[in-house]
Amino acid sequence: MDPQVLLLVAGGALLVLAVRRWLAGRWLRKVRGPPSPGWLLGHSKEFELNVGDLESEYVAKYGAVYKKMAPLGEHLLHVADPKALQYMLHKSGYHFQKSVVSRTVSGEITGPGILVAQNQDHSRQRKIMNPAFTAAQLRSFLPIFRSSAQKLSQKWQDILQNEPGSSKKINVLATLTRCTLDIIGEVGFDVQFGAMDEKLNPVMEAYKDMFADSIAFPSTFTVLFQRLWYYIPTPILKYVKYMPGKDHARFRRTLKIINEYSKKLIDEKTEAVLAGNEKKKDIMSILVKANSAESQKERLTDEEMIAQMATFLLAGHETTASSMSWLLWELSRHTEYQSKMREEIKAVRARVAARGDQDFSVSDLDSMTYCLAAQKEVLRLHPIAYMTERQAGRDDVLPLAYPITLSDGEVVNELPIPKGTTLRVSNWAYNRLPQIWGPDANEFNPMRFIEQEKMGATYVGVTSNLMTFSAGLQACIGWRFSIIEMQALLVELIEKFEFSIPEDKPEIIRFAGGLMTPLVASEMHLGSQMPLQVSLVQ
Ligand code: HEM
Repeated sequence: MDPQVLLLVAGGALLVLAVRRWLAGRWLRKVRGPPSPGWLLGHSKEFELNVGDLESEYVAKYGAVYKKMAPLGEHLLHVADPKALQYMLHKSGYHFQKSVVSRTVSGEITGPGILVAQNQDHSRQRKIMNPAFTAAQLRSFLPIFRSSAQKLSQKWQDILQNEPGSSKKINVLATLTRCTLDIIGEVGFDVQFGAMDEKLNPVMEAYKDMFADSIAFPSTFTVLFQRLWYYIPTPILKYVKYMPGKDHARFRRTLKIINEYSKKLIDEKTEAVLAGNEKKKDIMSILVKANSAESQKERLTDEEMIAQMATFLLAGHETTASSMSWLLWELSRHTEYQSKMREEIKAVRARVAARGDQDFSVSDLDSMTYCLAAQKEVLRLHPIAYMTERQAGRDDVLPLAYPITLSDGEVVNELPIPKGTTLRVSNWAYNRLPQIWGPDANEFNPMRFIEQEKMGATYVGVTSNLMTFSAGLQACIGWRFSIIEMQALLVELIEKFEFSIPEDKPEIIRFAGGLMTPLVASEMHLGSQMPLQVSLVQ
């Protein structure tokens, strides 16, 4: 073909593409949001001391769907609207995938596991993992949850020298993190990590403050470089993990330790299953068994199996420990509610003793209305995974429960978005929407879960209409695990101890370090902590 004609055809095609892209994005351009500080970095360097402060301000000003700017002039849609979330996460199947950045970073931390998988690959992995997370299976772990909780409470009783009325300031997050690591070790892999016994533990050392060390405060280079990931084909993006830089080095080091540890364990379990003598009921053993029953085509590869183990370690302990520490903090600020819970536990304890049992069953825990309500309320107010990212896989239209006003004054109850749009699922903002939770949405009020039967017309989330564990096909697989684990811990701790705010009233901030972790404002350099005054119950 004549080179001039070729040039003309190519130019025409590019023009058509540009016009199509411009037309597809015309609605998005009209969505309101805070003014961008600049084209190069957008809002990526916007700083908030406390997670959610700006998010709440923007949602109040612009609505449950608003826009921020990503680097290089790209739009970022923040979504807290229930109908839009239900559509994105439930109804549209896999059309809204985890974003390129979240999958690439998860891949660096865990390998090619469920946090990274997409489409059929994700559904294949999830199907094999599901048998380990059924309600019956997780309820059977209660005795392990309880004995770990009792071990934790013994540690604190020792610190308080078993003297009724004695009281000390304790960083509750530190012991809770060790406790939940021991739990995931035993329940997840049938391994005793001994973290509560202060044993040197390679797994604990590998994960310690990993997010705060690597993800918090990204450099300008990282921010810009990550934006370019959206234009790099996936097979090339895999090599990002070999880049220099403190975050990549930290991820490589962590994954190497976890992989070596996991491989040995999985090999032992696989051998036992193949020999037909695997009776263990830990999550990994169930997973190995479920995997060996699958066809060769569907089966998880060795690399994927190892990645699931890294995923459970990563997702399965700090999450619950942080949530528990927020729970004890709120109860320290609301001691009258804490007393109500103690009374409730006492009454159920009497019932358990009367029937001749040693400890609470799952139904006993489920009958503790005040305790359950406090747990739900804290999961609502303090969703430690406060934001997740998705990317539109096709041109789409988001339905809205709460209409928004565009920059030209038009009010719309649906929003067309072009393929490739990055959307931020705002678990934080959804959990605090006054339209759903009422005018006291920002207050700690567990009674809302007792007095109100149903909140909001459109239900999202996996439990109690909360977005804390996300929703739909890629929602947290471990939500029930966490809920039972927290119940077991909470009941033990409230039965034995009273919690209050220490006399020096440390200012606790919600730090955005991958997860929302508590930090003391005057001691940020010490990393995550939650100091509370702990006393033995009189
Ligand atoms: C309070 C505790 C927890 C919270 C708040 C939490 C929250 C979440 C959230 C929001 C997601 C969705 C992430 C996304 O969409 O990008 C998620 C996914 C996941 N969580 Fe949790 N999680 C918790 C505990 C656990 C536990 C205990 C386990 C395992 C034992 C676990 C395993 C997972 C896994 C495997 C996924 C990926 C699911 C998939 O992609 O299909 N989580 N979690």
